[in-house]
Amino acid sequence: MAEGLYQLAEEHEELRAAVRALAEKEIAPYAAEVDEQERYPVEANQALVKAGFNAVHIGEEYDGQGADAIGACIVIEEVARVDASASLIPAVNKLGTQPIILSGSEALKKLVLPSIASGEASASYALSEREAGSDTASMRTRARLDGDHWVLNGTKCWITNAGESSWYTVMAVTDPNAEKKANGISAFVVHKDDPGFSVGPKEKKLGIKGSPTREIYFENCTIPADRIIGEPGTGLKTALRTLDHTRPTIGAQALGIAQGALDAAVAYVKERKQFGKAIAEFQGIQFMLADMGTKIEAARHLVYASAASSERGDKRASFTASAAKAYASDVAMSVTTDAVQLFGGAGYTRDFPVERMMRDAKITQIYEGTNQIQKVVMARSLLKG
Ligand SMILES: CCCCCCCC(=O)SCCNC(=O)CCNC(=O)[C@H](O)C(C)(C)COP(=O)(O)OP(=O)(O)OC[C@H]1O[C@@H](n2cnc3c(N)ncnc32)[C@H](O)[C@@H]1OP(=O)(O)O
Repeated sequence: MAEGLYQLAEEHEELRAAVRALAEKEIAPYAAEVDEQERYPVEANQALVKAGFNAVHIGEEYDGQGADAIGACIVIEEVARVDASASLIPAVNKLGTQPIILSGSEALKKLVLPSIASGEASASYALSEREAGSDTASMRTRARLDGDHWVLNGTKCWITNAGESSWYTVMAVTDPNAEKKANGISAFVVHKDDPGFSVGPKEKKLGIKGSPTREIYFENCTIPADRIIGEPGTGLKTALRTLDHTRPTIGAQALGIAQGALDAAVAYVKERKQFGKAIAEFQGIQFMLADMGTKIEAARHLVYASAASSERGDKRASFTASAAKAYASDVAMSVTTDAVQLFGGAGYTRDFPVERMMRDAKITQIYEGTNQIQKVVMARSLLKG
C-alpha cells in the first residue's frame, strides 16, 4: 500500500505548528478579556498580520502567501482553538475577498487584494438584510448606474467585522424587473470612505463578542463604475459560489472551538479529584471524552475534504461545503456543551474558557447559512445528481 497518501502535507503540519505556537503565546492570553470587554482583538490582529496569517489565501501575485484552501482552514482552526472572535479575522478576510478572487477584474484584484495581504486593510461581506436572510434573492438594496458611477441605497445587516474593515463586497439589486430575482442582482466593492457609506452600532450578542457585528448603510453611496464585480446580473451567483469556498472555513472555525474545549476538558478531568481519585478515571467520563474526540476527528476530515473539493471546483463542492459547515458546527455545539458538563459548576463560570467556547460555538450553526439551509443545499445537490 502506498504510504502517506491519506495525510496532510508536511507544509500543512508545519503551518499548523506555527499558528498554534503563535495563537497560544499571543492570542490566548487576551481571549477572556476580549470576550468580557466585547472589544476587537487588536493583539491578535497585530500578531496575525506580523506573522502573515491574516489572509493566507491571497495569491502570491497579489503579495499574499498563496496558501491552499486546507492551509487557510488550518489557520482559522488553530486561532479558533484559543479565540473564536480572533479567528474571524482570517475567516472574514477570505469571505470578503472571495467574490473578487472568483469574478473580479484584474484591476479590482490589484486594488483590493494586496492591501488585505499586507494587513493594511481588511474586508467584509454584505449579503444579508433584515428581510432577506435565508431568502437572499429577496434583498432590497438597490444600485443604479449614473454616468460613470454606481449609486447604492439600502441597509445590509449582520455584517461581521463591520467598522473594522476598509473594504466591503456588497450584493445589490440592479434590475428589479428581472424575470428571476436572482438574475437582477450584482456584486460591488465599496470602501469605507466612499461618500454615503456608514456603519451602525454594534449588535449585543451571545458570543463572538470580540468581533463587531453591525448594520451598514448606503445613502446615495457613490462608487466608480468599475467597482462592479463581474457582469451585471451575476452578483448572486458569485455570492453563492463564494459560500462554497467559505463554508469550509466556518467548519474549520467550529472544529477549532471544539478542539479547544476538548483540550481544556482533558486537562481538567485529570486534575479534578472526587471520591478519592481524578475524575478521568471514571468510565462515564472516559466515554464522554471518547465520543467528543470521535466527533472532532470526523469533522476534521470532512472540513479538509470540503476545502480541497471547493478549490478543485468539483461537482460535489456545494454539497461538501454545506455538509462540513453543518456537521462541524453541530459537533462544536455538542462538544462544548459536554465540556461545560465535564467541568461541572466551574464550567458554568468565566473562571474557565469552556463557557465562552459554548457561547461562541452557537453562531457557527447560524451564519453563512443556517444548518437548515445547508440541508436544503445538500438535498438539492443530491437530487440534481
Ligand atoms: C467568516 C465568517 C463570517 C460570517 C459572517 C456572516 C456571513 C453570512 O452569514 S453570509 C450570509 C449567509 N446567507 C446564506 O448563506 C444564504 C442562505 N441562502 C442560500 O444559500 C440560497 O439563497 C438558497 C440555497 C436558499 C437558494 O436560494 P434560491 O433563491 O432558491 O436560489 P437558486 O435559484 O437556487 O439560485 C439562484 C441562482 O444561483 C445559482 N447558484 C446557486 N447556488 C450556486 C452555487 N453554489 N454556485 C454557483 N451558482 C449557484 C443557481 O443555479 C441559480 O442560477 P440559475 O437560475 O441560472 O440556475
